[in-house]
Amino acid sequence: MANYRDILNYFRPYWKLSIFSITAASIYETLDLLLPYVIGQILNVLSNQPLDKPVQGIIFTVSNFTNYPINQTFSLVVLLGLIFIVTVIKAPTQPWLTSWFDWYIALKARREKSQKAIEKILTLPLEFYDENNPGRIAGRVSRGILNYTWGYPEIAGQFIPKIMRVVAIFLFIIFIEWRIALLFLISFVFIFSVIWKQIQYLIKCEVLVDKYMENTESRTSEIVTNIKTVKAYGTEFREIQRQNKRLEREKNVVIYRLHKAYVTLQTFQRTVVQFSVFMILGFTLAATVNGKISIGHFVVTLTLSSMAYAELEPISQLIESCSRRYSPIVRFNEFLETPLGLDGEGILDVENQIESPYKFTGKVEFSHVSFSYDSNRPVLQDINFLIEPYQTVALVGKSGSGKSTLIKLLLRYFEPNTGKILIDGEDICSFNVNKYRRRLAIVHQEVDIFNGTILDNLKYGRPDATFEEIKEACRIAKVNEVVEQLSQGYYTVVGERGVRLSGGQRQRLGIARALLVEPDVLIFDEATSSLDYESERAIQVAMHSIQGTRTTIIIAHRLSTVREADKIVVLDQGKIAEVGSHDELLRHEGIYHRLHSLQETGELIG
Ligand SMILES: Nc1ncnc2c1ncn2[C@@H]1O[C@H](COP(=O)(O)OP(=O)(O)OP(=O)(O)O)[C@@H](O)[C@H]1O
Repeated sequence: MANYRDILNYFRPYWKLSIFSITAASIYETLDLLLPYVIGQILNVLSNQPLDKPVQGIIFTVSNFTNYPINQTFSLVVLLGLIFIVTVIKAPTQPWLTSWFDWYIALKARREKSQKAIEKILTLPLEFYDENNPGRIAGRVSRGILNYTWGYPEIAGQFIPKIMRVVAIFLFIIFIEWRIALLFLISFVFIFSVIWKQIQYLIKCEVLVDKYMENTESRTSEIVTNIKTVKAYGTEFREIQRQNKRLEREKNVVIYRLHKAYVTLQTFQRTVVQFSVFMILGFTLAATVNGKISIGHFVVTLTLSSMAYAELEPISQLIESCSRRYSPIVRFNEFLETPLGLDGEGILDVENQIESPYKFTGKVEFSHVSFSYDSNRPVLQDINFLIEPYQTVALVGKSGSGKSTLIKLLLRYFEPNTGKILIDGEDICSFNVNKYRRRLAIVHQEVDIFNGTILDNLKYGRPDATFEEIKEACRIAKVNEVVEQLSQGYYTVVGERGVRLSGGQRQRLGIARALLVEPDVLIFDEATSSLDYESERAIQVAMHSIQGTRTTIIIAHRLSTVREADKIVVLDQGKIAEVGSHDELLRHEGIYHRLHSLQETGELIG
């Protein structure tokens, strides 16, 4: 669980600059106090009351320096000069020495945090994305970064300097009359202790609200992703009701717990502040009447203490704001601390990005491989089979028999519990995962299309591919004609803001994209029943032309695709039930034969 220390770490790379800007801001805040003080001294000059020793010292020094005799006018001119220094000269320098640095640090840190978030998104294991939907992740990241960015100027540029100002006021008042300072101190300690207690409660509420908000966002994102299903089932109204319930729950916590607590806090604060100011007025007046302090000090004490109490509200608002920011920041830090998967380490190392030195013949062997996602239920048990280089092997079996899991192991998304997977005789775990994966290519059932031109999408795995190579890959994948018929050909924009492609077209584009990286092992997760006959046929022809050029593994849902495979591996409940060619397995009259008969009569196996 992330905590305050993780948040403080945010300042670490910039601690020197931070200390500089915080000190500068604190000095400027304190300089403001000189104005009422000097005005108090002016009143003393005008009412012929003695000036404070430090002020007398300044006037004396200036008099010596300029050779002017000290009189009322001279004293007033020196005091006016002091006011000029603390007001007019301070004004143009303050923003550069304070807020410029605050934002400089905040914006630099935002960039760094954003980069960390992107790195995390790219290196987290696939299973993380099975458990967390995009809306939840995006919401957590964006709120975390936003609160980090805005939090710094609030703390460094406002909160700490304001606290320093209050401390300086307290010291000023001690200098004038310690008993008034004591009263001032007691009231502040009392007010702050109540604020602190209330803030603890507010933080708890904020954490709850943040969690509720994340749940709502997550469902909204799911609705957007699954909108076709929502519409097809006509569940729009139910979804609205469900989201309304969530929003209502959120609102109730926000209004009746959070907002109420904030308003209660304000009510308390204002009442106690007014009472304290009144008490200070009474004490100061009594001290003046008794001749303990001058009229100038009476005005200064009253003005300074009003200034201090006036800071209370912004300070507590800043505490409130920081408490609001705390939860999203903590949740963002937790996201950044999510452990990487087995494959996460070194994914972003620069040396792994150079052209992969691996080159396999494509001999793949599964040797006594067993695997389970959780310890209770074995998903694959003692899998043994060999794929010779350039062979085409089909994985067949009922849904849930473990075909995709086998491929996930080959791609090293997970590691076998026991046994090994070998490529060209070497355990795949001995390779650098990044470079290893780049020798394999997979065409999923749902081919991801990025927003951009068809050309961009084709070149995704190999940006330096020549146009000729791209056209050739498209020709083999039987997608060249489709592309050429589009008005802008290869430069047609597809994806979110472009032309929509059919499932079959996307799959063929996916095959061309995979071919372009010239993989040693090509994996093809065949689409189930979503393709029309023509697309299916085109894909089969494409597959046929690839056959024999590289090791190819097909997760087959339609047995028509696997007829020509060199080897068919039939999985049943995580075990290999049969291995052989199409004809051999038909003769065997086992599971494959039964699945084949079912498909002949129009039923699917997937
Ligand atoms: N990420 C996961 N966590 C836990 N269990 C999983 C996970 N992925 C799959 N399984 C389980 O493992 C078993 C095998 O699933 P797998 O996806 O490998 O089967 P499949 O043969 O590819 O099925 P299909 O043809 O429907 O895609 C199933 O029982 C499934 O519920």
